[in-house]
Amino acid sequence: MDKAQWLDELAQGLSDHGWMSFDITPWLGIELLRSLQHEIIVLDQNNALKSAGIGRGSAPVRDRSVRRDKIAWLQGVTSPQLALFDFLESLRVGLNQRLFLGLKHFEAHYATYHRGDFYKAHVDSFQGRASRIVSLVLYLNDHWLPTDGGALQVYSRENQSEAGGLVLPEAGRVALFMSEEIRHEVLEAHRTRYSLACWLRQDEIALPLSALSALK
Ligand SMILES: O=C(O)CCC(=O)C(=O)O
Ligand SMILES: [Fe+2]
Repeated sequence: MDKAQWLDELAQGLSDHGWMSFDITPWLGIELLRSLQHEIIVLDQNNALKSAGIGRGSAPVRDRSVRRDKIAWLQGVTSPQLALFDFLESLRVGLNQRLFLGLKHFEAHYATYHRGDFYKAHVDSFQGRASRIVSLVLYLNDHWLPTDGGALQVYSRENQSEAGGLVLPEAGRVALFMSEEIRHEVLEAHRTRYSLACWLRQDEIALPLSALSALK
């Protein structure tokens, strides 16, 4: 299969079911996967990931009953991040060509869920702001077992309370889904769980309100 055919499959999966899961290793390459894995482990060891908020703007709410992951936004400064950004750009263009989503850019963050951490069921777009259109989560863990917890529970597009599938966060596995349509949840992890979450967006990144008032 060449990359165009692969992109056809992704577009088909997104329009038929709203989500899909697959192994991205053949497209990303094992070396890039290992480099990204290495980056997040080092960031975690250096306490460089911070508690994630809910919503965006000047004061994202940090509610530990909803989500407990720690995150670090990718700045695209290291060579693995640049290589990943190249890949995400080709995905953005490929999906636009096939699904006419008007995706303008992407953002990505590393996330660590330590033992006991979870993210309750949610959709990925902020209320009143249709900005995140496609979500892609890349997992970075070796030898993940079902008993390690931490699976991504995906709910069905047609019935948001019906389970649609379970994705184990094994290195190279990806969950790809429509940000607004697919409800999903990270089940409690029983060991440290590394991942990289990306969003393809229609808008430009909005400035926080406080920054806008400074522009007046
Ligand atoms: O890590 C995952 O499997 C999903 C994370 C997630 O839902 C999010 O960051 O919005
Ligand atoms: Fe999410």
